[in-house]
Amino acid sequence: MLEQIKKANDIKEIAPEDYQELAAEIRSFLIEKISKTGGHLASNLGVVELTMAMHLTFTLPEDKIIWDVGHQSYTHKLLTGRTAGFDELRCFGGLSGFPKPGESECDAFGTGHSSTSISAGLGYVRAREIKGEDYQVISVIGDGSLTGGMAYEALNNASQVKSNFIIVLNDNHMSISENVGGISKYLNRLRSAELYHGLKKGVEETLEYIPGVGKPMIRQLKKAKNSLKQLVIPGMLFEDMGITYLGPVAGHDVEKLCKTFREARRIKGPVLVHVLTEKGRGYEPAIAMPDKFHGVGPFDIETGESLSPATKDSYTDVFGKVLTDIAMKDETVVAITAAMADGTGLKRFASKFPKRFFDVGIAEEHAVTFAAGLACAGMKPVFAVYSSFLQRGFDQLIHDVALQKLPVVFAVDRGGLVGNDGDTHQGIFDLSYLSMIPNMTVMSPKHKWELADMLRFAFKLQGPVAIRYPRGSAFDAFEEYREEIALGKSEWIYREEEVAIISVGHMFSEAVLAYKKLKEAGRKVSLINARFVKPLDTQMIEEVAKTHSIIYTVEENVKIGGFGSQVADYAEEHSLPVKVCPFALPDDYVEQGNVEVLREVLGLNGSAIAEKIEKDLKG
Ligand SMILES: Cc1ncc(C[n+]2csc(CCOP(=O)(O)OP(=O)(O)O)c2C)c(N)n1
Ligand SMILES: CC(=O)[C@@H](O)[C@H](O)COP(=O)(O)O
Ligand SMILES: [Mg+2]
Repeated sequence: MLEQIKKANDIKEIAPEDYQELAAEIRSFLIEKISKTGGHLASNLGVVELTMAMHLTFTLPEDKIIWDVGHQSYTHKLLTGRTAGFDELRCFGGLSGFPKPGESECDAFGTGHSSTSISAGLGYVRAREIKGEDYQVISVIGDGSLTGGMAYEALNNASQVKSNFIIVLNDNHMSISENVGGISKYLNRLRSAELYHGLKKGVEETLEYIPGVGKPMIRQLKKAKNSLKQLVIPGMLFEDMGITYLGPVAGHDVEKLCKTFREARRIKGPVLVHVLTEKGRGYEPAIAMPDKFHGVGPFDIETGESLSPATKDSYTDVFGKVLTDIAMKDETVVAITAAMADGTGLKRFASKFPKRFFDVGIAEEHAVTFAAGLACAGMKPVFAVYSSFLQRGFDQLIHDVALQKLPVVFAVDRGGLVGNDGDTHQGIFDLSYLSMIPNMTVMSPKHKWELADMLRFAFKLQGPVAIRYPRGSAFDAFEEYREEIALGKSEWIYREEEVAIISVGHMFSEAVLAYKKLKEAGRKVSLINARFVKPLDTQMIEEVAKTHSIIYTVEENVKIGGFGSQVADYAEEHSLPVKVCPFALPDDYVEQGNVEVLREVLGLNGSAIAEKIEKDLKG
């Protein structure tokens, strides 16, 4: 049946009695394809019927469906003519795992980061009003994404709208891990309709304690049950804001969903449709472990076991283990995650020190300022966060942490290229945006032992500090190079003359490859591990300039504002007799693909670096 759907709106030719079968076909297709390519399985399995119902009710591309995060947009891709692309899902040059307007006119808004859908949808609504156009706008946000601050700013703003704006709340009571916080609790109560029953029970229990009066009053209240019920209409929070609430609706019943959407479409003003879905639906391992199957690599369909080669220690693991060790000896150490406990390696810390662990939801801005408050009150907070998500907390870094010189440790994971998630998730701006902030210290380790040493060092500093490291296996050669960390001091690995290569963090492994190739070609090369991007080791730069004619810097960060640019600026400002050539990323976004492939394409691997240096030297 899926074969009959070749383009947007073809689903409307499917008979209602076949909806269930189509949903089953879509699920089998997704499980089979994702088991080979990897991808966001559990979230996609949960929204099959919801997506079908939206595509049955609305007309694409005229109507605009805006997905929050967009990791759940696979069925939408299938229903808009992109079935063939799934063999290359998330591969270099292949189908994106997120909505991309450049990929299809049915993708109304590009996403990857959370909690943007209501703002973007509202933008469409206001533009439609001004231009006098006539189309439907539907923003689809998950319960996890509804923990993000932007969503509330947008809801607050949306409540003023007089024309139709549909917000679909896809509630599967999961973020990547268990969802957290007050809104999540509120949704739970709506879901189980406990709001009404719970309040009634609470009132009864309280009244019972009033001698002589309580019991008759309960009898009276029971008679007035209906009016009491009206006091606690589900969705009152949204209704009070001026947003019509419809639901909760069973999210795996296509016809019921279509009926609700038809109703929602008729309402003037903003309307929130609360849809209940099951994350991982249709695949037992994903239902049992929705967090593990949120984002997966290739796996065995029968068992659900991963087929990815076993990884060595990742930087994330090392961070988690060393942090736990540090926290054993220091009770003031506390850890914060913005809904990424597993991804940032904080699970171990959380189970050892539950009272010192805080999952704040998808709320990076809040997390940074929350850490600032903790630091003011004498704690030693570490915020473990993905590089691209910390972009959300930029003002908070400057205004709340660094300006006050507060001792907050930022464990910046997924620094550099992350691979298959693509442009939205590459951590390639952090060295620039962190090192431009006064009072910040910015470090990056060359191998797993150095990450441990840097983390211990960071907790001793009296100001804000970021340690930046990448996704995946940690480099575990050069163990003997563990000179004690000193503020703003780099590390000489090989000292010669002619050419100096200074590498930042994990690019050390590529720099070593380049070094070896150049040595084989008979060149005299020095190799230096920068360790600090800020403060810059100006003494080392001066020293290198005396004995080398050219410095090559190597970093997985955009060139603008990066380490190499800073070294070049310093050399120029001080008229040093040395040329500085940065190997860095261009002023552009980097698409999806395997990291090795991307480095090759970008000329940022050992071979490409050696080749370019050799070419320069030959003139
Ligand atoms: C700003 C930002 N922080 C963190 C993430 C990582 N992230 C991706 S999906 C997700 C959970 C979203 O939960 P929900 O919206 O309920 O969707 P579900 O996966 O349950 O379908 C998180 C934390 C992100 N994409 N963007
Ligand atoms: C959609 C999203 O933002 C996350 O699920 C992200 O894909 C996780 O990335 P890692 O696989 O690097 O943890
Ligand atoms: Mg969810």
